[in-house]
Amino acid sequence: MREFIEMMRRKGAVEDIREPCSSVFDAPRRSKENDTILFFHDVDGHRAVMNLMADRSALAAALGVEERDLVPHLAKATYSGRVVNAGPLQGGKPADLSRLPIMKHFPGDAGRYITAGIVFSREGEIENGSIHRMMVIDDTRVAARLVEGRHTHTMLKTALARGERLPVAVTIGTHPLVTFASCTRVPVGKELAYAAELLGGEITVRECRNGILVPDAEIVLEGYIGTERAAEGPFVDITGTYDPVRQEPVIEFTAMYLKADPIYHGILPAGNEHKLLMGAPYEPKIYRAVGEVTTVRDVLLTKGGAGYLHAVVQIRKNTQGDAKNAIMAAFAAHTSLKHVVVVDEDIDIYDPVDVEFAIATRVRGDTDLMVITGVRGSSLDPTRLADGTNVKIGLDATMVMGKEDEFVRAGWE
Ligand SMILES: C=C(C)CCOP(=O)(O)O
Ligand SMILES: [Mn+2]
Repeated sequence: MREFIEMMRRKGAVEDIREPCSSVFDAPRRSKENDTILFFHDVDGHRAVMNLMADRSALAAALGVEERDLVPHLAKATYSGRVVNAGPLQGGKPADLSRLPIMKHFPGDAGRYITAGIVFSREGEIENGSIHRMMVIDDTRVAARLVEGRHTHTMLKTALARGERLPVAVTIGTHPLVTFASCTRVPVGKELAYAAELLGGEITVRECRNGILVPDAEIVLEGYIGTERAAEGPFVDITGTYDPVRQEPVIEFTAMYLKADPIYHGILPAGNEHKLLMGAPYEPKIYRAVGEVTTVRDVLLTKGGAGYLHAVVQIRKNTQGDAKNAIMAAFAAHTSLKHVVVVDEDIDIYDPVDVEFAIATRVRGDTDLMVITGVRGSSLDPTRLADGTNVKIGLDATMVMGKEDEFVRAGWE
């Protein structure tokens, strides 16, 4: 992470905050003000960073591509980077979460939450790395929100069915592309290989005493998930609303590894870094799926849609009706997507006003809407039913083929 911060500092993209800040509301509130990387020199006496990758320009800088080329570039991924095991992780100490400036973000949150923690785990030959919010219970335990059916949850169930605990290692303060890779739905076990590919082809990992492999990080917390459960939440998550209390698995940390003067990474829930990390990984996935049914040009998960629930898909239609297939492909690729709008190439998908122009002048409610009821939606959507189902809507906001002259905007070019 430090090399990325220095690269962005050379670009003038880092703001140093030297005055003391509290980890309770103060630092989180500062990060809401803009998308600049905030390097705090004193959060409860510790160094911390927020907004590490809060907008697409930072992601583009990390990848070394133009911002507009992000999605086609990421869509070419083959998850084939090399993962090199450099041996045991050195310097383990007893776990003590009170030594970290773990933040409390909003008044109604149940407590302090680790929000940039990647949970690495292994069950048999299968390894996984995914970000999970973790509520601090005491100096060695957290309650982790493990969404049912996702990789970590499935691996825990398998381990417990064998009467074993799931060994895990949580990293805080990794290179932002490692965090991005861990937020991406990749083939099982491919998160580190994907991170390696994004980083240029190779990533070095080290082994914790419990056997879990972790990438370079400011902080590593090693431990186990057993049968213990605890009430987790309320917590403000991606929609900016309070996600309710659930019984979630408890991670008991048994060791902690810190870099010298470690830099704690905090992600503001529902902030722009959270939206980018939750949503942008789905854009190449949707791009590839839509590319199977028509000519896809670009995909954006919009900030207005919490970076997660709304997508705008830009296509070049080959036949009338392609947009409906693009809608179905988008919903299949991102199963938490709620509303998707499909537009033509003359619409700037990064400009909400342009997208609204397409909806206003190219959508007929009787033929261009696709309404899907009783479908599994995001557990984070306040409108979901108790059984997790919701209603999804696709809008075909493309021009009628053969009648484009009735829809194109007048201009002088
Ligand atoms: C951040 C969290 C809890 C993931 C939400 O996953 P989803 O319910 O599948 O949309
Ligand atoms: Mn996974």
